[in-house]
Amino acid sequence: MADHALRLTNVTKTFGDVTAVDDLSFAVGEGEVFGFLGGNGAGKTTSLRMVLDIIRPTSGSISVLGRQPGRENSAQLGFLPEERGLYRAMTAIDTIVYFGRLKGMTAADARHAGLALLDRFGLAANARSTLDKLSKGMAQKVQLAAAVVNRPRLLILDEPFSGLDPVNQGLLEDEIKRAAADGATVVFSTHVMQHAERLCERLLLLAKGQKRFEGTVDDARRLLPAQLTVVAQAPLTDIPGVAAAEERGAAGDGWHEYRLTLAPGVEPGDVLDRVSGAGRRLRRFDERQPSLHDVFLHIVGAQGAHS
Ligand SMILES: Nc1ncnc2c1ncn2[C@@H]1O[C@H](COP(=O)(O)OP(=O)(O)OP(=O)(O)O)[C@@H](O)[C@H]1O
Repeated sequence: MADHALRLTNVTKTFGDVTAVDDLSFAVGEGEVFGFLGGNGAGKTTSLRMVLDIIRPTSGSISVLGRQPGRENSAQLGFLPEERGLYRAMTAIDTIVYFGRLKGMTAADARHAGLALLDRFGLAANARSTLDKLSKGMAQKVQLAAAVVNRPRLLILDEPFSGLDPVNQGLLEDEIKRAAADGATVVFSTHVMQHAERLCERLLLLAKGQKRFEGTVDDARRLLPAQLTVVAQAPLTDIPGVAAAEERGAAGDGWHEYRLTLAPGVEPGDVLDRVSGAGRRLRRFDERQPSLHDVFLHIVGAQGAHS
């Protein structure tokens, strides 16, 4: 058994003079939910296409479930492509059965599993509708069902949240958690940090084809200093771990509100302990953890987030 579900080693992909993926290395452990994050044009789709053997790397190597990318992996893979191209004259259930058969399932098994999925996705009544009669979001759920019908060991989802309303985004999150609970490895790309924040064990941040960060959500947060809002009688900059204090206004009776910026890596709870250890009183203590969005902007800049 492979120690990793997926491993890229020094992978580069160029298209003419465009370097879409630039010396990228990372590994995804078996059973992990892994977020592949980056703005438009960062190289996410190109990387995932190489994993699926739709295109080949210019240099470097890829291991998928312990093997090279290729058809041999197909029975154990599930893939939701970014472009939601399906045969529009086919019915929802026939589409799912078609993909199930491609992955080596019997028609009966694929139909049984497909109907259960459509039911779970709120599409039981649409099983025999042709896809051109379904809304975009409904068709996307059919495509998701096609990607998971074979209960893949490695599920790869390219921008799966785009085009779904909030209810269906929640349904997709549940489906990702369900696949993970079932033992699958899930890799999904997104430029929406909130999904990654809620779902990923680890994530990778890509900008201009290059890896800029790989680690847990907490590791990512620790790249930025935490901030606290406190109501105190003095600015607390003498407390170890407090890097800066900005007064935000008077709170009466000699108390003031301060916004404290902690030194990188310092935990708010430790500062609170030190404050009380020093015998200083606080009337209010609110922490503001940096979001993944803040981290993303810090690492790649606003331009990297949108270009
Ligand atoms: N077939 C191709 N021919 C030429 N250039 C390509 C091709 N595919 C991708 N590129 C270029 O490679 C870069 C990375 O594109 P890619 O689609 O991988 O980014 P992405 O991170 O998936 O972005 P998005 O979120 O916009 O889909 C872009 O500059 C893109 O123009």
